[in-house]
Amino acid sequence: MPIITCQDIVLQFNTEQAPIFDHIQLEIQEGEFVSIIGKSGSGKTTLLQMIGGLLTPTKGEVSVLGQVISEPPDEITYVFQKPVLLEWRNVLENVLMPIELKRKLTQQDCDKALEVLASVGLEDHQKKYPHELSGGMMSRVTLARAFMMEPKILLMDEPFSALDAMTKEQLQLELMKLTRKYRTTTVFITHDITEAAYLADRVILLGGQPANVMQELHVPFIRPRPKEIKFDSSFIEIVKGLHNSIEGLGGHSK
Ligand SMILES: Nc1ncnc2c1ncn2[C@@H]1O[C@H](COP(=O)(O)OP(=O)(O)OP(=O)(O)O)[C@@H](O)[C@H]1O
Repeated sequence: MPIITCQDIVLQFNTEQAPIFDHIQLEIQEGEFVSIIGKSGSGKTTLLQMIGGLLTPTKGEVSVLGQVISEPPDEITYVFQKPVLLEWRNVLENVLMPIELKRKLTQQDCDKALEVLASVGLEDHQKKYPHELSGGMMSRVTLARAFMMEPKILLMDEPFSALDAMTKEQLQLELMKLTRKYRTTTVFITHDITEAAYLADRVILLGGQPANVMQELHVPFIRPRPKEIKFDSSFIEIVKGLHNSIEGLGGHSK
C-alpha cells in the first residue's frame, strides 16, 4: 500500500478562479524519495500543502497511511525554504523543541538530539544562538530538528535554495544519509533539476493549466549516491531530459 495517495485531486481557491489542478493522481511508496519540479506557479507548493493536510482539495482525496486526511497528520514533518528557528533558544534547545511541545524531556531525548546534531556536523555548536549561525548552519539545525521526531514522512519545500553551491552539496549528502537511516519517505520541491535527480528515486514534473503530472521519471541509481555521480554521463542525460521536458511546457522558468 502506498504511504501517500492523491486521488483525483482538483483544487480551486475561489469560484472566480480556474482550478489549479486537473484531477491529479499520485502514489508515493514507503521509504521513497520523490522530487517535484515544475515552472514557477505550476502548483508545487500547493500540492505539498495538500499532502501535508494544510489545504483541503476541492474534489478528490489525499490519504496518508491509508487514512483520508483533513488536518496535518502526526506522521508528517514540514521543512520550509527559510529556516524557522527561535532566536532565544540555542541550537540544542531548538532541536529539542518539537519533543518539548509534546512531553517532558528525558536524558535520552538530549542524547538523541546530540546524535542528530553530530550527523549534520553541528556537534560543536549546540550552545550557539541562531544569530551566531551561518545560513548553512541554520539549515542544518532545521534538518536536525526535523529528524529528531523520526518522521515517517518529510515534506521539504525548496529547503536548500538560498544556500551556496558547496553548502548545498554538503546538505544534500547529509539529507540522503538521514533519510536512509530513518527510512523517511520524502517529498522534496526544488527548482534545481540536478538536485531533484541526484536526491530522488523518482522525479515528478508538474505542468499545464490546470496543472497535472506531466512526467514521472525513475532515477536508476542506488541511493545513497556519491556526489561524483553528477558528472556521470548517464546522470547528465537524465538531467538534460528533464530540462528539455520543462522547457517544452512553455510558461515562466524561474
Ligand atoms: N492562496 C491562494 N489563493 C489563490 N491562488 C493561489 C493561492 N496560493 C497559490 N495560488 C496560485 O496557485 C498556483 C500555484 O502556486 P504555487 O505556489 O503552488 O506554485 P509553485 O509551483 O510552488 O511556484 P513557485 O515555484 O514560484 O514557488 C499559482 O497560480 C498561484 O498564483
